Amino acid sequence: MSRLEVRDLTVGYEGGPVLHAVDVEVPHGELLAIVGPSGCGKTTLLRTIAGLLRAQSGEIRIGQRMVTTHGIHLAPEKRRIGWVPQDAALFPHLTVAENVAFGMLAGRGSARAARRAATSDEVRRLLDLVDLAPLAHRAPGQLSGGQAQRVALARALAAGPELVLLDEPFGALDPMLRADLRAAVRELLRAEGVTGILVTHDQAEALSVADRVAVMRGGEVLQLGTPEEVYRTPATPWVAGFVGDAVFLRGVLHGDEVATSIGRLRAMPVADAAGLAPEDGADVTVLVRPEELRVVRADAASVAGAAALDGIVTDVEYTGHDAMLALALADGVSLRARVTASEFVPRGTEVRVSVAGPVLAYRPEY
Ligand SMILES: Nc1ncnc2c1ncn2[C@@H]1O[C@H](COP(=O)(O)OP(=O)(O)OP(=O)(O)O)[C@@H](O)[C@H]1O
Repeated sequence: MSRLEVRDLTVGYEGGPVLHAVDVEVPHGELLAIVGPSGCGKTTLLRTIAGLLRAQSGEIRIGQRMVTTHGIHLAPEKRRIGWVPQDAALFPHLTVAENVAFGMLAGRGSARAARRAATSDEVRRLLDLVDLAPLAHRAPGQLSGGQAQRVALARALAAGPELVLLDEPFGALDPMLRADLRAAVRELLRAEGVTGILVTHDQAEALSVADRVAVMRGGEVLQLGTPEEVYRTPATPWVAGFVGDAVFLRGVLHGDEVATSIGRLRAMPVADAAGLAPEDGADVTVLVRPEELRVVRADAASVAGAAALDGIVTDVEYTGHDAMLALALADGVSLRARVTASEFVPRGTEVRVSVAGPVLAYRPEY
């Protein structure tokens, strides 16, 4: 079993610590996506797990093996980790099959050994897995970006790793290819029973492909949960805004309701990292997802249930399956609402706006 456990990991460069007491767990066979703003430490975390950087303190365990702990730093080539970089980084003087074979030799190989191993059943099996058997004899320079990334993935899997680290592997690809390749990666890791970590700048990609998502900021993991947990119950308003579109309102908590500029809404208070939930009567920051706003034409039947406000559609971003409406409410509040194609209303329409379902209420300083 190749579960990954990172405990209390602190890592830095000459300028000081970059990761601060990071905890991450990835159960065997799962794919964890790491998201966070540029410079938050995602690559530093991957490089430390791979053994390319030394930790200042903390532990890293892969399966049963402690690979990093006080006084222990297992060499990268002994960690049984596969690495898929952003640019594939294939050896230009080796063919596709030889590149994969080189991976199988786990860093101990030479170009000659790779050439010998290139005709092995295992290399053929891996090329079949990534759908590249017909291109086995091509040079890397004759591959498309997506094909090169598939070779890099096969090469990473070739040594039978316990863990595969993917650092922005789809970054340079166009959106269609990106979607295809991430589905292929997900399938392959599952089929091979390999645990994976994927660093991505694309929040939607993280939510759609991973079993769990870790959201990092400033060298800390703010939340690690299933895509649904991270999106539906974000740990902080910042996490909410980072993983998806969010509308924030000021409010005052009254029992299971919150009084806001768009009326009284059913509310669920969220505790902060110290376990403190907002108290009754306290000012709160209210999170509403744009798809939780209901928008109907003002001249249509009244909105059932919750209180509704009058407003006007000031702009429309149409995406086919849905649309984002910019709304100006009568009392000066601006909101963004996501509606499905069947609820679509054009710019300039007078509407009534209400909120479906309970909203989350956070302590405002959080
Ligand atoms: N070799 C290095 N020496 C000194 N500082 C470094 C080094 N590599 C990275 N850093 C710093 O460490 C911090 C984290 O960098 P890291 O590359 O881990 O971030 P990241 O989240 O992967 O960023 P990005 O999304 O832009 O790739 C940044 O402030 C960066 O400037």
